[in-house]
Amino acid sequence: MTAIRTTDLTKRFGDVVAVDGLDLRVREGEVFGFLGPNGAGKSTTIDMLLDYVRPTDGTATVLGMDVREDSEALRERVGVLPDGIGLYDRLTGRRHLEFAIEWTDAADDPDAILDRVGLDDRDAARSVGDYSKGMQQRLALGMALVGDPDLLVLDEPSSGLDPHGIRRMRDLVREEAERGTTVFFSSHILGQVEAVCDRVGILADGALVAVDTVEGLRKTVGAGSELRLRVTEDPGVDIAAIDGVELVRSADGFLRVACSDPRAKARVVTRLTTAGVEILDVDSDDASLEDVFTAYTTNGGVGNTESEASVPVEEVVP
Ligand SMILES: Nc1ncnc2c1ncn2[C@@H]1O[C@H](COP(=O)(O)OP(=O)(O)OP(=O)(O)O)[C@@H](O)[C@H]1O
Repeated sequence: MTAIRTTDLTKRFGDVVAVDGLDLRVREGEVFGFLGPNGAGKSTTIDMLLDYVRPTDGTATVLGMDVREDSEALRERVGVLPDGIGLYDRLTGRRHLEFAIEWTDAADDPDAILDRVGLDDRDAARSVGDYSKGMQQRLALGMALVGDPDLLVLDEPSSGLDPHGIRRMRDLVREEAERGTTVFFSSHILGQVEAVCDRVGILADGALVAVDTVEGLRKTVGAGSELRLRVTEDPGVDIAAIDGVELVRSADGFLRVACSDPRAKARVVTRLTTAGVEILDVDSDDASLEDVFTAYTTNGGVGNTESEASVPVEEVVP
């Protein structure tokens, strides 16, 4: 089953087209990163998926149910970490969780959830008004986990988190995915998306301009990797003939091997080692997701106006 499916989903606010005919497919059980520059329409899309905002046109289903007709049933199966959650300053963290458990009619142990998000007993007993932003975010994430949801929707989940919190959030997302939860994850922090997401969708001006794995996106924009090797002598191996290698040059005492496919790096090292070449030093760089993101969201995107056609959404999603 497809966990999230939108068809021609559109939202206009007056003259502003926030979401423009969006056709999105998120597979059950995957961690899907939803990226886009400020104002691209990410939050509006999420709001429509959760039936907080009504679309101007188009339809959306979540876990096979229509988001408008089945919104009550969906609330029990979808855990949400909204952007900027409203918490009650005077209530303790534990009380928030207890309320969330009661509302969801779930049987969760609040202590187990507090532990998962890294809040201890003392934190749990304090009023949320005294929490730091990161602690509030941890609590909100805990509330989203209540009731073992089938779909987790996380809008900018790392907002306010310190590096420990970010790591814990990442681990939680992976743990949830391992037990079959679909995770739909919007973020500006591209390194995190790269670390945790199976696939990424990039939104620009309300439309999806790319959907693929990070590796696949790298290939599409032609942003490859460079492998740098220090060897004792001329290797006497035709490195340029190795599959995925684009260019080999010698500079600063290093062999610099440009690869269109990052997997070619391992092939080069194996080939040299097998040929008995001694490698003294090795170093490499991959194009970052930032490079890929920039390529898709500036100057009309990859392939300019053809960018949408260059990554056919239907083709990559069964
Ligand atoms: N309630 C609203 N009324 C009018 N315009 C709105 C409203 N909500 C969103 N918009 C507009 O719709 C567009 C998309 O906004 P949205 O918040 O969905 O983007 P976003 O991708 O989530 O941005 P960010 O990353 O900055 O949070 C923007 O131009 C925004 O100004």
